[in-house]
Amino acid sequence: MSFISVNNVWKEYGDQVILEKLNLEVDQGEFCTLVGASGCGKSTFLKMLLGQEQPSRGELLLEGQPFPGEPDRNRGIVFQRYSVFPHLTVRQNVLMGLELEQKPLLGKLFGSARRKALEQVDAMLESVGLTPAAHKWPHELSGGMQQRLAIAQSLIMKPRVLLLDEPFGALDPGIRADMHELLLKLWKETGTTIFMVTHDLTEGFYLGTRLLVFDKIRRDPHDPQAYGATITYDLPIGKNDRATFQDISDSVSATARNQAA
Ligand SMILES: Nc1ncnc2c1ncn2[C@@H]1O[C@H](COP(=O)(O)OP(=O)(O)OP(=O)(O)O)[C@@H](O)[C@H]1O
Repeated sequence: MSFISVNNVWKEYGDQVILEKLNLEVDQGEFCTLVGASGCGKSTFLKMLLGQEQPSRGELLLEGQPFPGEPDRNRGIVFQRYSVFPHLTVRQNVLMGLELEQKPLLGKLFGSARRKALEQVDAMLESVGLTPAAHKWPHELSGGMQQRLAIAQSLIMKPRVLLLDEPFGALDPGIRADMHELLLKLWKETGTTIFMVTHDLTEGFYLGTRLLVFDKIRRDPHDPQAYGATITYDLPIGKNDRATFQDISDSVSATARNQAA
């Protein structure tokens, strides 16, 4: 049995078909990158994995059981723009998730429970390289540091599935390269299953274990909303040749041009 099964999943909003006929089997610990033209439904797919959206048809299974219909600690998400709490320090931001989980009403831990939680938080901050910034406020951090914090906030909850929606889209190329290294290190340490959306085809092609391309194969020029995107390529990463890269790049660009027209 696969860790995650996507069985003939469709997503429609009203008359608009966003995604159609998605089929996918993902093993625990895989790192899937998702690429595709803007508006192809990549974020919608992540939202379905998160439990924020439900498929219109088909089923999503986690270890053979339907995915919980609401976000829970099985799944963590990091967005492109910083999703940290501005009124909490770096350390408090990471502690928050543990406090809310253990004391949902009070949102505060005391005594030995707090000490234990803070040990975990400090280890996590060390792991993402934020120990020197532990007592800073989010506005005092660079973009890359804020994304490190967002990743730490998610990982402290030990999610079995980590969803990343263009997490490095707003960062400079040099900082991105550092973040790639960090993410690969954390992925290897935690063994979490990752789905990461990126607009950067090169990033998608070289990071992780598997590349999923979302694209529209069917088009009705009179009714652009009639068909949705599906997974057109599902490739192991690291074994791809230049011609395949070019094919994907051409087809994604053509869809982007069509959608803009
Ligand atoms: N809640 C919603 N109600 C109606 N339509 C929606 C909703 N959420 C998304 N859509 C539509 O679904 C389509 C896919 O959006 P989505 O954000 O998933 O695409 P994407 O591939 O992630 O795009 P991008 O790369 O630009 O982030 C878009 O046309 C969007 O307008």
